[in-house]
Amino acid sequence: MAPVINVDFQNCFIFILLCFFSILYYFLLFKKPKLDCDLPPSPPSLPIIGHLHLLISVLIHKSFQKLSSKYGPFLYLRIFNVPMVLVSSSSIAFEIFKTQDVNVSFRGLPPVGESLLFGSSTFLMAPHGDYWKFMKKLTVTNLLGSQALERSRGIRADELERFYKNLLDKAIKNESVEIGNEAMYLSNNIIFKMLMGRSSWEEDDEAERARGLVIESFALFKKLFLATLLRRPLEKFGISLFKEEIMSVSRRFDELLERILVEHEEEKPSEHQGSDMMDVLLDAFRDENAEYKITRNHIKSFFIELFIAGTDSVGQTTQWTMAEIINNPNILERLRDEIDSVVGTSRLIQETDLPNLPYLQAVVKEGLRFHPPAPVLARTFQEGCKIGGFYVPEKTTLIVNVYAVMRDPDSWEDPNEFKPERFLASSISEQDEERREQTLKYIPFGSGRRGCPGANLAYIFIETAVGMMVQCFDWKIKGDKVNMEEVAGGMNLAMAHPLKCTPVPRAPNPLASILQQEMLRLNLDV
Ligand code: HEM
Repeated sequence: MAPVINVDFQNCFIFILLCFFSILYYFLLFKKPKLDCDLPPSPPSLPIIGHLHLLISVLIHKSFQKLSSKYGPFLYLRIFNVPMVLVSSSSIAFEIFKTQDVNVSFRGLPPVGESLLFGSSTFLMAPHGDYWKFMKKLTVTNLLGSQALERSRGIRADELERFYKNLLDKAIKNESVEIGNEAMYLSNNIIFKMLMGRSSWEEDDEAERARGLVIESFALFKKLFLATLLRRPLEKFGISLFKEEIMSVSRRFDELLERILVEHEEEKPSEHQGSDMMDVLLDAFRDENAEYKITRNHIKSFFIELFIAGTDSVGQTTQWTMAEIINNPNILERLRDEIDSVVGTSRLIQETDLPNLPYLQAVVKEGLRFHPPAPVLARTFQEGCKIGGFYVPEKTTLIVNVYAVMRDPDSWEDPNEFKPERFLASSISEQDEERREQTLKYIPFGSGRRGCPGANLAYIFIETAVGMMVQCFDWKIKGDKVNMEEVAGGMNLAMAHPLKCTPVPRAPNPLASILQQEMLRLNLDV
């Protein structure tokens, strides 16, 4: 009978293996960096494991923040033989992204090359080369650029209304909702429709299955991070960490997406309502003269990463922002006044209202500053260079502590307070403008050419979802305040106690006619 190895034992076994191979590696292969090259300052380290012991914490951004407040905003660290620099100040982040943008436009080797998930066919892990440039152009033109977003506006309006009706249903039945899950469901459905241009998923549950796989991928993320970090030292010994688990999710994604691809290829032109992202990519796949010859795996990997990049991040930000709003009734009141005066009370908020709702924009921006879903960014220096007067050797991993940069007291007034007003034009002084020129202080979407291409879409998702929830409902919670404790979720910074609350239709309800129809549908008294 095959031996049963439980998870703890497995982790312990991996740890012992790691230590063993690191010792070997250290003695046989590891070359110390030259001591005369003025590396950035480094906290005391231990033999072999380097600074690993300083970073063992559930909340990695907090461990990094503790290190930087003790030893400085620019540090040289080593985990086993993997060298890293840790950046925690906006001025150093500015210098790196201004002078070394191309040099740091590579995220590092993928943990398992052949996986569709974070493998070598992904856009996210692709080096800054021909494939990445080709896909970036297609993405901006057909999916995420401002003109493409205008074309897909109808999809988002329909889904926002569906989201509203779902909340209304819960409100009428006096049931509570988990805001993060509901917002993630909304963004997942929208992204699915924007990519596949189809609504038939409602019948055969494909979006739901994609969502299930995305959730499994989040659970894998911590392992993926470790596997990426340790790929270099371990591959010399033929070890690929967590390969089976990663490949299992990859295979199930492959099955689902191959089926959708084939269906899409077989659809008659009359069944298409204009071309969607899948058509665009299939055309590029068939085009013998395309600037870059993409493969089917490129298409599948790209879809997977858009599901992953665009759903949980939006869900988490929406729930953090709603939690701040519920905890600050004065913010709720000001937001509602703004929405009522711009949108009125006879229709639902729409995307086209957003430019006229500066306070809503400021609240969402502050939500992203205060609770960045991706609190830490990782890239790789491909060449050695000088930063802040120090030398950074080639192949050094760059870690930017986004969380610390956006709470850097040198750049932000009252950095540990939730103050949306700081983003209103009227409160930005000339001095702030000048300071902004020399720093890179607001980076929830990263920076430079590898910065997030979905930022505009993300703002639309979160602003319309938060706007609608404030416009149409009051929110009942258990207790007086929402508990704002953090936990490292699968991939993003999550709430330790996910926000669960009950929507109560606002009186007078801005959309009384929809409320009446819903009550009739549910056979309740109007
Ligand atoms: C609140 C929502 C979001 C946040 C906070 C966020 C944040 C980020 C961050 C920090 C990065 C890495 C940037 C860097 O290395 O400088 C990134 C990359 C990326 N994001 Fe987002 N993102 C969000 C939503 C989205 C959405 C909605 C999409 C698309 C549907 C998307 C697609 C991507 C892609 C494709 C990349 C990889 C870009 C590249 O490697 O060139 N993201 N995102």
